[in-house]
Amino acid sequence: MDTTVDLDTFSSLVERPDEGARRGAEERWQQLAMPRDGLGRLQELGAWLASARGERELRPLTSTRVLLFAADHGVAALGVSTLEPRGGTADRVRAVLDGTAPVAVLARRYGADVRVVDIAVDADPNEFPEDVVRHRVRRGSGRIDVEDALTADETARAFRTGMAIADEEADAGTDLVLLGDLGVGATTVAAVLIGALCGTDAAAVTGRGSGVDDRTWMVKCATVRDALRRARPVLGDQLALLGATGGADFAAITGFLLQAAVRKLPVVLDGVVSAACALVAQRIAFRSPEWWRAAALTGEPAQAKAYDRLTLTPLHETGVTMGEGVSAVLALPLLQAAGDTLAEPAAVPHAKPLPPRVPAKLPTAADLLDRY
Ligand SMILES: Cc1cc2ncn([C@H]3O[C@H](COP(=O)(O)O)[C@@H](O)[C@H]3O)c2cc1C
Ligand SMILES: O=C(O)c1cccnc1
Repeated sequence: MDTTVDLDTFSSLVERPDEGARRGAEERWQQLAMPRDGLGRLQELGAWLASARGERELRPLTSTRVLLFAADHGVAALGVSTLEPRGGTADRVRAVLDGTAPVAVLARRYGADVRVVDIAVDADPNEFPEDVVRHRVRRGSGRIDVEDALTADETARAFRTGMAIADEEADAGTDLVLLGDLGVGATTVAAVLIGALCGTDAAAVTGRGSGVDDRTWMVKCATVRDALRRARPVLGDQLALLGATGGADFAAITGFLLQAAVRKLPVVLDGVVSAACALVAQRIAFRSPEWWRAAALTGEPAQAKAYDRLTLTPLHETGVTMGEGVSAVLALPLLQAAGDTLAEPAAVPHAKPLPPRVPAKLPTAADLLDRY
């Protein structure tokens, strides 16, 4: 496999979603029998879906994929997670594969298929089915506070694997991807990448992850601080950054996001990990965020900073903090609702044009007192 990656081509290869289709969707919303902008955020979502899929007549979503990249992280050995570094990620993968993890339950409920890609889980490869482990580039990653996560070759391989998976999904006719991750220690790594790209200090990006206590948060913060120092010299080279202070899942997700944008495949981002990768991908191709929507905030301060930079507004506020694709799957009924209402042919036009929206004049205390 050729392991070179030319990042420069992405900025010209990633086009904007179809503006004509977006305008068509907006006109169609105006024809529905409802108050102006009556369907709120669904209207923006429907217009986004129409423009991403380039469809003036939006077809309902029929082939949605939950895509979870799984990897272990060297920093987990420092105790920065509440999950066991040994076997924790493998356990999560098993729970998704056997259908008991919340993301699997919800995916069944909403009719989405789940695909797990083991890109660097630290477990015996014979433990998982061939289609799950076949993309693995290594077991785990280096401790990013003191060493590189990956070699340059591993980084490029992981990145290209992510790109190949985007091609596989696009070729299979997937119409929407809900993108999540499984990985003990992953919120520490995500904090480093976002902190490095936003120029913030460790305390401003370090969160509670899987629920760490104050003492562990301090250890996590020191780890992020040390890794931020290691990120600084490679800030201008996104692949080098992913190799020095990222991991195979981060490299693969970044490659996936960029190639998905090239293939015009819309993606819903889940937690702080996909947010970190989205921020790296934006550096590579500035138009790429137009192909994504953010599901929700998971409570990680780094994620909120990343969405600020990406000008992405989360779709729902459910207090879900667990990552693992759960927030992204919870956004699916909203997207289905937007698609279905927009695709519905029985739009009843208004008998007369809607009056322009004028801000309501609210009564002052004097108005009210005059009345009595
Ligand atoms: C029981 C349990 C199930 C989980 N499933 C996902 N995560 C979440 O925790 C991990 C990231 O947090 P950290 O960086 O602190 O390790 C990821 O696997 C994420 O999906 C879980 C966390 C717990 C406790
Ligand atoms: O944002 C996430 O993905 C996240 C946050 C907390 C715990 N696990 C994952």
